[in-house]
Amino acid sequence: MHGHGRSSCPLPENASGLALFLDIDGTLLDIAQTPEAVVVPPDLPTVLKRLADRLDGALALITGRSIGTVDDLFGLPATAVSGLHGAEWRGADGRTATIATTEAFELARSYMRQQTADMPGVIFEDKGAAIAAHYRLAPERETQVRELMAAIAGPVADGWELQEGKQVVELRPRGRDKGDALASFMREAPFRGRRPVAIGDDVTDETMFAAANRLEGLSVRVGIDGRQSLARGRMRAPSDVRGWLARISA
Ligand SMILES: O=P(O)(O)OC[C@H]1O[C@H](O[C@H]2O[C@H](CO)[C@@H](O)[C@H](O)[C@H]2O)[C@H](O)[C@@H](O)[C@@H]1O
Ligand SMILES: [Mg+2]
Repeated sequence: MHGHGRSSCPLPENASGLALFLDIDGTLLDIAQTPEAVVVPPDLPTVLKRLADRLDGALALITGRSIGTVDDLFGLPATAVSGLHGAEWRGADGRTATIATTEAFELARSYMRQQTADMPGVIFEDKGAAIAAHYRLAPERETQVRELMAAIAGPVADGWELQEGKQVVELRPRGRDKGDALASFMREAPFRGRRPVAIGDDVTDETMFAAANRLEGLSVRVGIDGRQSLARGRMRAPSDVRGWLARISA
């Protein structure tokens, strides 16, 4: 990896031959106090679109958000996406795969919605086939949130599992992770034959880093908190990622 002396960016300054796999929260977007408070910089969708065009479509967003929310945020319905940490899928050709919920999951969702309504500061996020309980605004409730989520996970354990994140506990579909999503994209045009670059910030991105490493690609973790990671490079903050994307898209 090299940075051409312009910054500490551990990535090439030319997009040629790359396939990009980009996490959203904490990577493309700065972390905000709530899921709905994130700010998409006005030029970011244009940069992503220009870059996807330059890469013949070999750019995918791989996120814990649902695909519907990704489209609401970025307005790029032709872009490849994997949502819900690898469970949902939209290929570069527009094919989609979604997850059907079960009665047990629906019960768990409404129970958690009710419980969090009485927990000031705890934000309940309904993502369709996944739910999240955020305690960023009420850190004193972390234990309570963890215990509740663990309790509701039991009855739906066949198809869903708990997922740790940044001041959040999620119940998300079991079976496919972000690494599986990256590997699936890489088996298909327009990704096949390119060098994967995975950029993420959180524990859920570790499988994506491992997959990129296995395919002799590049893996970069955003954040300099010293946490162990399989990523082979580091970037300081989402603004650095956005700066790099803007440069290689120009
Ligand atoms: O895989 P990602 O694209 O990084 O998504 C991971 C989760 O991100 C969101 O939660 C996180 O970001 C919020 C906004 O900055 C923040 O308020 C929250 O504390 C973070 O945990 C999103 O709400 C989740 O659904 C995603 O799974
Ligand atoms: Mg993230």
